Amino acid sequence: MDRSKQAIIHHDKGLHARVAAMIVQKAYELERKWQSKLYFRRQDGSAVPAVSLMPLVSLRVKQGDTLIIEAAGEAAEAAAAEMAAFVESDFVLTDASVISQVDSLLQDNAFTAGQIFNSMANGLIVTDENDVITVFNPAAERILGIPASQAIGSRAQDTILGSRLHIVAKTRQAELGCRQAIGKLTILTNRTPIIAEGQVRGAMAIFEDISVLETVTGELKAVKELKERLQLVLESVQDGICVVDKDGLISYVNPAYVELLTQSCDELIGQNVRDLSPHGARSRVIKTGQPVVGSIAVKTSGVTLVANVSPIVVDGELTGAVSVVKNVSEVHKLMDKLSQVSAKAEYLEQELRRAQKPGPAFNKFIGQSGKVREALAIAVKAAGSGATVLISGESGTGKELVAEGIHYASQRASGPFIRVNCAALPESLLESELFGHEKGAFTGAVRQKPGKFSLADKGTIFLDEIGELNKSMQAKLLRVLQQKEFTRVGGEVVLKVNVRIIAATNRNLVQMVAEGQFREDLYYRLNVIPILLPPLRERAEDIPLLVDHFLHKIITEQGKSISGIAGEALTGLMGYGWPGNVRELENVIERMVTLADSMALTAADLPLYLRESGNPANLLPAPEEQVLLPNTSMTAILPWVEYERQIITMALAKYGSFNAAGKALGLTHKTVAAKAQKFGIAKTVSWENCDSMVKSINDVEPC
Ligand SMILES: Nc1ncnc2c1ncn2[C@@H]1O[C@H](COP(=O)(O)OP(=O)(O)OP(=O)(O)O)[C@@H](O)[C@H]1O
Repeated sequence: MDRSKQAIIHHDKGLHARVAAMIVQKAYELERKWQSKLYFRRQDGSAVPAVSLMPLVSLRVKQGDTLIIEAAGEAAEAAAAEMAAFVESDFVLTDASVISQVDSLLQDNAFTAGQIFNSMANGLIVTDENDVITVFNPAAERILGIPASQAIGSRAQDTILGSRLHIVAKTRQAELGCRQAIGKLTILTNRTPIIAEGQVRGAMAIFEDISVLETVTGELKAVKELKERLQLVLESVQDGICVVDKDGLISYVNPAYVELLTQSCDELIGQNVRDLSPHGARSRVIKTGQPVVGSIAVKTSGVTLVANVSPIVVDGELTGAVSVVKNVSEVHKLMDKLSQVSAKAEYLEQELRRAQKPGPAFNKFIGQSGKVREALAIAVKAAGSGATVLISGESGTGKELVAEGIHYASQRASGPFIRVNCAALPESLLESELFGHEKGAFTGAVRQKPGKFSLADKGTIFLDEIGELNKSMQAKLLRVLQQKEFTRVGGEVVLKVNVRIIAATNRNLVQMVAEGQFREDLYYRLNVIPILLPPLRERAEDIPLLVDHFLHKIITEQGKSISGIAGEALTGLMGYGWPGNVRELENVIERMVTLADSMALTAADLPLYLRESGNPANLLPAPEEQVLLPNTSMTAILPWVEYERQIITMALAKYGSFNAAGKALGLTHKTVAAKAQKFGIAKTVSWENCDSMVKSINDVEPC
C-alpha cells in the first residue's frame, strides 16, 4: 500500500546538512518500525530514498517549501504520517545517542566525497574566496608534480604556474576546455567559480593530461593524410586495383579497374569473388594466403588481363587480398611498336655505318659499293679494338690493303706492320720465319735470327694465306694466340710478345675445319672479327673508280701522257669476270698503259683474253697481244728459266694469286711462290732474309 503526505518545512535553514542527516536518521528508524520504505520528492521532481543523505540535501529544500513524503509497505500510511510530523518539527536534538548517530552519518558522507576526489582520474583543485587551495587531489599532484602537502593552504597563483582560478573567482566566468602546456604535457582544463547563495566562495579547476590523446590525434592525422595520398595514387595509376576482404567481398576498386572491367563501381563493390570466379586468383589467394603472379584472364570483351594478386596480412592475420591488373593488349601493342622502332634503329645504324667514311688509313682502298662500305665499316671498328681479325676473300680483293688500313687506324699505328705470306715458305722455313731461330739450330744458321713475331712486337702481324699452314704450325700459332708466347726454333727460352694478329685467307676455312684440315680452336681464335671482301665481279660499279685510280697512278709512275680511257674499253673491262680481282685489273691497266701508243686507251688496247671473253670489245684487233707470250716462232731458243720466268709472270698477272696461277699451270702454290721469289716478281716478296732461302727454294719440288 502506497501513501503520500505533504509537509511544510519550518526550519529557518531549510533541509541543510545537519537537518537532512536528522531526517535520514529518522527514516532509518521509521522504516524499521513500520516495515516500509520512505521517499522524498519536491512537487515537480522525482523521488529520492529517505535514507540517502546527499540526494536529500540535493533537493535544496528551503524554509516554507513543501516536501512530499511517500511511503510503500504494510504500514505505509503510519510511516508517512510520522515522517511528515517529524519533517514539520523544529529538529531540536536532545538525545545524546541520536546526536552522535547524526554526526557519524555526516562524517560518513563527508568521507565519501573525499574518496571521490581522491579516486578521480582528473586533477581537481579547489580554492576559497582568498585563492587559497583547499582541495588538491592525487591526480593533480601527479599531473602538476606538486605534493598536496605543499599546495593545500598556499595561494594558487603562487604555487601553480599560470593559475587563473583567482580570475575566474573574480569574473565569475567559467573557462571551459582550455588547452595549456605544462612542461612536456598538454593539459585540458575546465575552471568554474564556486557560488553559494549568490556569494563567490572560491573556484575550482578540473583538468586532465591529454598528451597521449594529442599524440594519438597527431598519429590519426598522419594516417588520414597517408590514406588520402594513397587514395590519390590509387585513383591515378594506370593499373587496375581491386581489394577484397577475407571473405572475398570486393571492398575497393580504382577507376582504372572500373574501366578495364567495363562495370560500374557500384556493381563491383560488395560482390563476392568466390561466387564470381571460385577458382580465380583472388579466391585462391584468400584461401591459401599465397600470392599469385601473372594470372591471365580473357574477358568476354576480348581484352586479355594479367593480374598479380597479393595477400593482405595484418599482424600475422590474413585480412584480404589486393589484385593489380594490367591490360596486356596494350603491352602487346607497345611491344609491336618497340620492335618496329628497334628494326628501324638497326636499319638506320647500318646505314650510318655504311655512310661513315673509313678514315685516311683506308684511303688506299678504292670502292664505293655497298659491300665494300660494309666491310670497311667493320674494319674501322676492328681498328678501334685490339681483337684478332680474319679477312676472307678471293685472291686480289685487297685483303692486305685492308689489314694495313686496320693497323694504321689502330693504336698500334706507330708500331710495326709485319706481313708474312704463309704460303710462300716451306714449313721448315716458315717456323723460323715466324718465331726466329737460335744460332746453329739447323744447317747454315750461323747466327741467331729474330722471327716476325718478335719484329711485330707492339705492332701488327699480318698472316696472309693462313689456310696454307700445316697442322704443326697451326698448333704453334694457337699457342701464340692463347698465351702470347713462343719459343725460337732450336731454343728453349719462352718469349712473350705483344702483337695484334690479322689473318687473311682465300680458302673456305669452315669447310677446311669440317674436313679436319684446319684446327677448329684456331679458327675460332682467329675469327673474332670476320671481314669478308667481295670479289670484283660482285661490285662492277667500283671498276670505273679503280680504273681511274690505277690509270692515274701508273701514268704518273711511267711519266706517260695518256689522257684517259675510251668508253668501249671501260665497258669491256666492266663486262669481264675478273677471276684475279683488283690485282688482275691493276695489272691489265698497267699493261695497257705500257703498250699504248695513242693518247687514250681504247678497246683495242684491251688484252686478247679480255676481248675474247664475250664482251663488246672482242671484235677489235690486238696485234700486241702476243708480245709477252713466249715467242715460239723465233729460231733462237731461250734458256729454260727465261720461259719459266715469262710463264710465271703471265700467270701471276692473269690470276693474281699463287693459288690461282698454280692451278692454271698445274703446279702447287708453293712452287709458284718460290719461282716468283726467284725471279723477283712483285707481290710475292714476303720476307727479307733471302740468305737462307736460296737453298731452300732450290729444294722445293721441281716444276
Ligand atoms: N679496293 C682496292 N683499291 C685499290 N687497290 C686495290 C684494291 N684491292 C686490291 N687492290 C690492289 O690489288 C693488289 C692486290 O691486293 P692485296 O694484295 O691486298 O690482295 P689480297 O686479297 O691480299 O690478295 P692475295 O690473297 O693474293 O694475297 C694490290 O696491289 C692492291 O693495292
